[in-house]
Amino acid sequence: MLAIMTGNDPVENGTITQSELLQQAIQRLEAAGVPDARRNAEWMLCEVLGCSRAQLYAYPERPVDAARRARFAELLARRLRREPLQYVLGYVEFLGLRLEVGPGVLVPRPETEWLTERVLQELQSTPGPRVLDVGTGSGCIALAIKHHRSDADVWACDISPEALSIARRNAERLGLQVHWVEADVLADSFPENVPGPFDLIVSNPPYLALHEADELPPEVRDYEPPVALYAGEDPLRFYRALARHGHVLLKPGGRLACEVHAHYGTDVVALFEACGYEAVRLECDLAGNPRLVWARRPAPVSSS
Ligand SMILES: C[S@@+](CC[C@H](N)C(=O)[O-])C[C@H]1O[C@@H](n2cnc3c(N)ncnc32)[C@H](O)[C@@H]1O
Repeated sequence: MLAIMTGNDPVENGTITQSELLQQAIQRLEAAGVPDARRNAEWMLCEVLGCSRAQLYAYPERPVDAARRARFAELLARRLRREPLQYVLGYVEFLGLRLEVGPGVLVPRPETEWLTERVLQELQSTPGPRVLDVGTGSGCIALAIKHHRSDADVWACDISPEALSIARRNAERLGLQVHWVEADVLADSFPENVPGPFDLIVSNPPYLALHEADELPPEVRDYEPPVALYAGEDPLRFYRALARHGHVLLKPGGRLACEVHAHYGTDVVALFEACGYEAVRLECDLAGNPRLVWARRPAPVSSS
């Protein structure tokens, strides 16, 4: 900010161009150790100028007016404090949907986009599927399913009222109908206003151990809600709860699809098998990391 606000700076004199502003921002982000400085600077400048990345580079000499410079300086200052880029912009792209995100909600990750695509593929053969998303956060999974499968009856729950308000706003803006419920998945029973049976329960639950906090980047550790990140001392806690509720809420033959920490994939598989689920398998994401565990609630054995 100092360079931008002092004496002979071209920014203050109103002569700065798009290209100069971009270069200054990249240098400051790099100096502050922000990863992927160029991409971050481009996103923020495009947001402020209301232009595409191509336009940013197509008109490098275009001057930037004082109001836009001030707005850009605000965004840059937040990013320099290591606030997540998506909070600074106020949105994230998720499977073709633009979703509001901000403090109080996890920033949806690319691996969750992949998980949602896999769920959509698996639902292709189920007409009018009934789906429950547990720990919905911004509503990303539930909304993407509803967007791509308008015939689906989608329910989503979260313990966090802040997350649910953001999810509801996303649904309203996108014109997508999802049933939102405040619920604690760790409670003994699920709220009665979540009517089963479901064809599929999907969840990206909190799965970090508390001791992992020190290894997290500041964007995650200092800004994203702890309730969305940490499972507590038992990293399998949420999977135990999902296995228990699945027996009540899933149709016989209905499936669980859970995102997992790459370190605990095989433990989650063993847990679901021990809880009586069938066809339990671990899938790797596009980067080759174990990420998704599938499990099927057994159909009752016929007595004839
Ligand atoms: C890892 S985040 C996933 C958010 C979103 N589904 C996504 O993939 O971006 C986990 C979510 O679970 C919610 N959560 C945490 N504890 C919960 C509980 N006991 N019951 C229900 N939801 C819970 C958090 O508020 C958070 O939104």
